[in-house]
Amino acid sequence: MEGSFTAGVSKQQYILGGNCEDVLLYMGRYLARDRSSGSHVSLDVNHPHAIFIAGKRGYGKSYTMAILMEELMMLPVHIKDNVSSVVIDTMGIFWTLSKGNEIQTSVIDEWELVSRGFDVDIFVPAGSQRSYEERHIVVKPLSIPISQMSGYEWCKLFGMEAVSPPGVLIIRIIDVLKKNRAFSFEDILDLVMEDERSEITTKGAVENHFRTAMAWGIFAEKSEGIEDMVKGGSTSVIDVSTIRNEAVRSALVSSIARNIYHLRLEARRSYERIMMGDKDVEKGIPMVWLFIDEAQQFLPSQGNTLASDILLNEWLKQGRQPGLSLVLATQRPSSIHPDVLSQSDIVICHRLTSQDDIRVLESVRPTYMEENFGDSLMKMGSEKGAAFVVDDNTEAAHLIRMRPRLSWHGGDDPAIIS
Ligand SMILES: Nc1ncnc2c1ncn2[C@@H]1O[C@H](COP(=O)(O)OP(=O)(O)OP(=O)(O)O)[C@@H](O)[C@H]1O
Repeated sequence: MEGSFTAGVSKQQYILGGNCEDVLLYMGRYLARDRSSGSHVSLDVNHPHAIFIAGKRGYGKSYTMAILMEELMMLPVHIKDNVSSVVIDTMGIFWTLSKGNEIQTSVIDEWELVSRGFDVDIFVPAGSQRSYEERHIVVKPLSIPISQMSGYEWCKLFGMEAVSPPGVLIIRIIDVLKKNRAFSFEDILDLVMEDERSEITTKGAVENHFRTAMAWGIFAEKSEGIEDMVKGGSTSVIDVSTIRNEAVRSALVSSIARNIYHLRLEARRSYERIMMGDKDVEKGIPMVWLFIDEAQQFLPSQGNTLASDILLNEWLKQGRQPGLSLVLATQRPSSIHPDVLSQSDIVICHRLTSQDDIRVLESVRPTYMEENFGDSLMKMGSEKGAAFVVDDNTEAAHLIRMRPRLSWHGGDDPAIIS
C-alpha cells in the first residue's frame, strides 16, 4: 500500500504487513535493479505478525531483528504502551541496544538518521547474575519455578526415558509435589530418599540429576523476573547464551512463552470486558513481540524440544487472537520446523546460497510470487542488509535495503585488526 512519509521531507512510502498507517515500523528502502534506493518501506504492526528471517552467516539477520526492536521502541508513547518486546538472545549480542551506533556513523548520516541507544532490561539466569556484574553489565535475575515443570519434562531435560526406573520415580514424585503450589529441590530430594518402591541406585541417579539441575542456577522455588519482563513499552533481552545445555535453554524459553501466552489470554478477556463497559477490570499485560535468534535450536526440523509445542501450537498458529507476534531467525531454513515457513505471514530473506535452504523456501512459495526464490535471491546480490521480503498480507514480494541500526550492533564478526 502506498502512503506518505512524514519523518522529515515528505516522500513516497510503501506499507507492508497491512494497510494501517498509524502503527508503522520503518524498515528501509526499495532496492532497484541498478542498486539505487527507491521508495521508503514500512511495516504495519497494528495487528500481530509471524515473521521469519533467514540468511547465511553475516548478511544481516540479527541486525534486521534489532531494527524491528528499535522501531517498536520508537513508536509514539500512547501506542508503545500497548506493546512489549521479549528477546531470546542465544548469542548474548542484544544487550548493546542500550548504546548508540558509533561505528556506522557515515551510513547513518547518509540515511539522515540519528544514532541512539534504547532503554532495555537484560535478564540472565539468576545463577549467572554475578558474572555479568563483574563485567559491568547491569542485569536482572530470572528463574523458572520448579513446580512449573512436569515429571515428563524433567525426564526430557535429563535425557532419560519416562519408563526407565529413574524416570518412573521422577514422574511419581513430581505428581505428589504438584499438589502443593510451590516446592524446592530439597523437597524433591527428601521425597526421593523416602521412596520405598525404588532401588538405592535409582534414587542415587535421580539425586545426581537434580543436584546438577540446582547448579544450573535457573530453577528456583519461586519464579523471578517473569512478571517484570512484559510491561507496556518495555524491551526485555533474555540472555540465554550462558546456558550451555540446549534442553535447559528450551525449558526456559518454554516457560517464558507459556507464561506470556496465558497472561495474554487473561488480558484478552479483560479487554473484552472493558470494551463491554466494565470499568473495574485490570487491563493485564500488553501485546507481546517475542524475538528468537537461532530459532532452529528451539524448533528443529526433526524431533522436538521442550519449547516446540508452545511455540508452534500456541504462538505461531493461534498467537494472533491473544495478540502475540513471533519473529524467528535462522541461518538454515532447511533445519527449522516446516510449520515456521508455512505459518509465517512475512518472510525476510537475506543472502542464502545453500541449495537445500533455497529448496525449502521454494516449497512454500506463494502463488502470487511469480519468480522463484533462487532467481530472486540471485538478483539481490551479496549486499549486507539487502533483503527479499515476501508479504502474505499484501500478497507481494519486494527487494529491500534495510535501514542502518541506530544502536550499537553486538553481532559483528571480531577482527584481528579493529
Ligand atoms: N541493514 C544494514 N545496514 C548496514 N549494515 C548492515 C545491515 N545489515 C547488516 N549489516 C552489516 O552486516 C554485518 C553482519 O550482520 P549480522 O550480524 O546481522 O549477520 P547475521 O546474519 O546475524 O550473522 P550471524 O548468523 O553470524 O549472526 C553487520 O555487522 C553489519 O556490519
